[in-house]
Amino acid sequence: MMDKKALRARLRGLRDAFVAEHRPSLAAPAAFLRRLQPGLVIASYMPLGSEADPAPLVRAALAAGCTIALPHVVDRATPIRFVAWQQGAALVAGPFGLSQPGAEAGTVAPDIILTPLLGFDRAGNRLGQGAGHYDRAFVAHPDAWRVGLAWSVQEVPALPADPWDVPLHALLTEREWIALS
Ligand SMILES: Nc1nc2c(c(=O)[nH]1)N(C=O)[C@@H](CNc1ccc(C(=O)N[C@@H](CCC(=O)O)C(=O)O)cc1)CN2
Ligand SMILES: Nc1ncnc2c1ncn2[C@@H]1O[C@H](COP(=O)(O)OP(=O)(O)OP(=O)(O)O)[C@@H](O)[C@H]1O
Repeated sequence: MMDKKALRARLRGLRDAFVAEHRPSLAAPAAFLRRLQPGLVIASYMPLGSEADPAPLVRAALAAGCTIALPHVVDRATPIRFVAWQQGAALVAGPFGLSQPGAEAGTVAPDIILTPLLGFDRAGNRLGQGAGHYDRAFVAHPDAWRVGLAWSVQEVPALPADPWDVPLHALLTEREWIALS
């Protein structure tokens, strides 16, 4: 099995090539729409590079009366926190090329966490950027519904699960909705 660093590099390459060739997009599936209720907090993210864009799910959540939150990132070592975001509100430049709400934004607890990822397997294991930001966020919000968003080419047969890994409840790609547990 490839080590995580080599696997990340390979998956970034596959993701870039797939998006350049196919221009895929996600659509909000019925299983996601059924979960939405007015007042729920949905943590989304601003996509980096060729990451899957959660915008169609954000639009559905706003239409259902949900609140959108975005991660606020300080650095690799500091846990991320989720902050409320009004659609169209100003974003500032953060680390890693991210756009994010300013540090003054208030912290909220998400009910659903839309999670970017580099790789996934069908057991709901996830490979992220390696800073442990989402691993730690999942521990901080154990009751949140953890939904991974990715392109189908990011699937790998099996990811090694580390002791701290918290599996996803569901995965969405441009091809399918994968419900776990
Ligand atoms: N869009 C998005 N937002 C996110 C994440 C993410 O993966 N994607 N995060 C996930 O935890 C958190 C930010 N943490 C991050 C930690 C490390 C790197 C990082 O090492 N980036 C690489 C290049 C990434 C790429 O091209 O895919 C780098 O800077 O070299 C990025 C984000 C919260 N927000
Ligand atoms: N609950 C936690 N508390 C503190 N550190 C954690 C926790 N979970 C993970 N970590 C640390 O974060 C790092 C995560 O590395 P790993 O390669 O598993 O990240 P990943 O799979 O890319 O996921 P992520 O998207 O969360 O970064 C490890 O160094 C690990 O020790």
